[in-house]
Amino acid sequence: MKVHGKPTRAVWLEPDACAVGIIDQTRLPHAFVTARLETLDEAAHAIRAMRVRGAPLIGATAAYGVWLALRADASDAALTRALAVLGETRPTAVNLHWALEEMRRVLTPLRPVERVEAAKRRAAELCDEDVAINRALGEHGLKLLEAAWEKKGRKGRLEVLTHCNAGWLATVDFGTALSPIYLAHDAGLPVHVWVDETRPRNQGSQLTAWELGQHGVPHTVIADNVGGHLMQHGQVDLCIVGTDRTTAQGDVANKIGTYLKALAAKDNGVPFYVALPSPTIDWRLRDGVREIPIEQRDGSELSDVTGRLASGEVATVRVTPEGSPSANYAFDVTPARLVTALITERGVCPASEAGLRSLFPERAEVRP
Ligand SMILES: CSC[C@H]1O[C@H](OP(=O)(O)O)[C@H](O)[C@@H]1O
Repeated sequence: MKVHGKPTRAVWLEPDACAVGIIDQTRLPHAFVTARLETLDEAAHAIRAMRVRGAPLIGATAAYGVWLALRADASDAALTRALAVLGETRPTAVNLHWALEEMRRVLTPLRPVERVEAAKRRAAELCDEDVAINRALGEHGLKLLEAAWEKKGRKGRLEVLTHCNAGWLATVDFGTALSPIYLAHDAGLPVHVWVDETRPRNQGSQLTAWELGQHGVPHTVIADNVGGHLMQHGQVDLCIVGTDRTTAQGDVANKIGTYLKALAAKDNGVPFYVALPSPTIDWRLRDGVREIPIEQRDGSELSDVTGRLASGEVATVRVTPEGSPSANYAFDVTPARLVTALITERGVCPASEAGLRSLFPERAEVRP
């Protein structure tokens, strides 16, 4: 997407071809800061510390992280170590593990001298594939938004609620849940977005709000607990969220709080859509609540809040009592029964094994 009028991706190969460029998302919205990753450890830290985050972007950055590692040492041992170090950065987003498996598949058979160029090429391909997937997903999602606007009689605004950040900052470009919203806005549809702040890392209030503001999409930041009230009072026409891992039967892991939004949507008859690029499908799993690993992060992300003082200085303050521990679960799982439909790059389908098979018949026979 454009930042200050310049087309920008969330990760890129630096012009000197010696490093990977990223937007340091821990600095947004108060500062737009880019950074160079030059080593495996810098790439791993960027993912772990959420300087880059979002399932597709984590996968793309990890793929480039393998390239950075092989630039220093392209031996079998170095490749094995790179895959292990990057694989341990975050557990829930399956895109990380899918991208690393893809790099393993491509690089293992090669001679070390061939691996560096092959790794750079495959990482770049994965980035371009992500962008193409997100564009296609956006087109399919746009049809749902247009249908909702027609159903509403084309009156007022199309009120969409989203949780966390599944915009272009969560991917290489265009985003997943926000992709149809951008297309709808650009097509002149009067869409308005209720942006869940998404405690504790505030990906909604700090990243989604920033993205939508940059693109001129009307939006309102709300506390995480407001969505149910808005749905009860007819102020939400549909919900659309991203996902970090969706099982073969349509159970959806996404940022903590998504499940509660889906319950409120079900109770109020509000359509609840999940933007699902196919690399985020884990075909090996079925029961998401039981099988998807849920990341637990440091409690300081809950007890401390970072923001800008009146002086303009950015500071971090503690908001909980010194003696109170914090539990920081980063994801939850929304059972397929609460999902109205899955929006993929191949079309929209029910959140079910049959639904996913209908769009991905080549995966029908994949079993653990
Ligand atoms: C398009 S994936 C976006 C997905 O990733 C976010 O998690 P995190 O910010 O912790 O990486 C969140 O679950 C979003 O829905």
